[in-house]
Amino acid sequence: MDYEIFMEQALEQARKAFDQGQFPVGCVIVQDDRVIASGARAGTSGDLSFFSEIDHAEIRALKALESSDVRFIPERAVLFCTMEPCLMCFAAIILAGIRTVVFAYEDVMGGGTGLDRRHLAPLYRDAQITVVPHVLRKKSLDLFHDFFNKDANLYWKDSLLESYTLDQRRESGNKQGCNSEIK
Ligand SMILES: Nc1ccnc(=O)[nH]1
Repeated sequence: MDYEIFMEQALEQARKAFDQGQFPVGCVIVQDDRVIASGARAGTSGDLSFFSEIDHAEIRALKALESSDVRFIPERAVLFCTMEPCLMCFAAIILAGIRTVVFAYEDVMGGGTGLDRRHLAPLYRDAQITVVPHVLRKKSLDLFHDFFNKDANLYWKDSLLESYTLDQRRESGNKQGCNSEIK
């Protein structure tokens, strides 16, 4: 499977979120080389005093499976997300029975995929799940950089994620100066 083709489609969802002032995360669920559900982050725009921590792109894509015209067969599905899934989403993905997760940009502040699952209940502990990081990472990083650079966007402003993202962009800018192969 060509991971970059499907990650591009997840990035389209992330751009859709970005254009609406939302935290720029997008997700697609692929089965047998075809996108059967997608989701874009919601609940984070403007100066809401309350941001939704339920409306993550991954949860919205999992929800969208309900109205997909393709029958969902989890063992044949791959989930693509432009940011590493958080704990909530990683648990939901495991519960859904999906066995492969591909993401673009690591979530150093709230990522859930590095969790040591050995002490969790059997359903989580025994899940066989493969995580593929950093597919089209730079494209996703650039979107987060642009998000944090806009004064109107308040979600996770002045956070570890913001400072890490601005740092990473500076670093990748430097690297690109001497290595044109970096994406
Ligand atoms: N992985 C994610 C982090 C934050 N928000 C999302 O929708 N997804």
